[in-house]
Amino acid sequence: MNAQDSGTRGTTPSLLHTAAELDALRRPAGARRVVVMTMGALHEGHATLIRTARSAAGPAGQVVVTVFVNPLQFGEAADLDRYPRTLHADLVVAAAAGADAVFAPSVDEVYPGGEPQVRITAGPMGERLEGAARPGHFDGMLTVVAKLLHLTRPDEALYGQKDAQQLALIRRMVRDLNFGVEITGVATVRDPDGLALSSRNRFLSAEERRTALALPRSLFAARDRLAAQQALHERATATTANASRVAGLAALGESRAAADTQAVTLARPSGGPAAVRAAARLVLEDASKEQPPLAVDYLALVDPADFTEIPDDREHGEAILAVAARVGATRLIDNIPLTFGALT
Ligand SMILES: Nc1ncnc2c1ncn2[C@@H]1O[C@H](COP(=O)(O)OP(=O)(O)OP(=O)(O)O)[C@@H](O)[C@H]1O
Ligand SMILES: CC(C)(CO)[C@@H](O)C(=O)[O-]
Ligand code: BAL
Repeated sequence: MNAQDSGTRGTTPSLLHTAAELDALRRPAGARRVVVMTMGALHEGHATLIRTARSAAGPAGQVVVTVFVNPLQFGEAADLDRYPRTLHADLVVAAAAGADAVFAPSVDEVYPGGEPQVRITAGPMGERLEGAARPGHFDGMLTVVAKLLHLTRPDEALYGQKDAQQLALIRRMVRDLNFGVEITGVATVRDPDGLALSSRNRFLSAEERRTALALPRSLFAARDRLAAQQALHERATATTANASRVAGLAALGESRAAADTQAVTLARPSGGPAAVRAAARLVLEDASKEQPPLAVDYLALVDPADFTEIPDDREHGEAILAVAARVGATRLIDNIPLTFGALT
């Protein structure tokens, strides 16, 4: 297929392997170019990103999907070796989702001089959570994202919230180093049973998958706990002059009703970070006793801006509850965004 053929939607996207082919990809005048970066083995999560890119680019715009398994961001050689490579099937998914071109370079094409000596450093945010579990991962990830942004030169690039720390670091790099590209996050796509779609899910046996469902269940339990406590507080604040009702009921000798009303009035303004973490931890602890067991790497409630832990007395603002765990030989991550004090 020829690089010049691009832009004809509904047909197979142009398959480009070299930087030169990418340079030759015609960009219609004024057309918005939107990029989705992947490591291949495309699933419905990737397809959602590509469809979102398609609508962001508009009918006259151009959607470029990159497929590259970046050795720089893998710690364990075994993880890199067994990472699925399915380019033929990926082209079918990319075409159906509306991609105009797929850039699938070789390792030598991306790193012609061997491993790059000059790299992007992720900084303190890159050392927390996933960064602590996978040393060097985020430096390698940001280095290839920087290269792919330079190679593809998009107006906008889309990344999944499933990899929330990755997304936050890319936003930070683009801001700190003036990349001049718009970064958009796309909500996590889940299977009907709740498991976040991931290329690594294919390694799970049926029993391992059953155990792995504790990841989304723990996040949903935390979300429900927060919602329940916030609803309780909402009831307290929505009831006008609750305090005077307490006094009125007490004066009438209705001590039980007065006490109930007071309990609602004194409810904490939110679930509180400790209660939210505890609700998730309970589910994970149960799963660690399952067969096969879940081995939890971390559960953390963090500030989306820098991935530092949310203090227990924080009652307002955005947070991300993130979890990582192994089942058998497969390591999975998941997270959910939470808003504290949303109803107050
Ligand atoms: N379930 C999902 N929902 C939304 N976006 C996703 C989902 N899975 C992956 N993505 C996004 O797709 C892009 C490419 O991710 P990648 O190719 O690493 O897929 P992956 O399924 O996350 O693979 P793995 O987790 O096995 O590394 C990233 O921006 C990632 O956040
Ligand atoms: C952003 C990315 C394509 C860089 O290799 C990768 O980390 C991924 O697929 O999430
Ligand atoms: N989806 C994030 C890329 C990685 O796991 O290396």
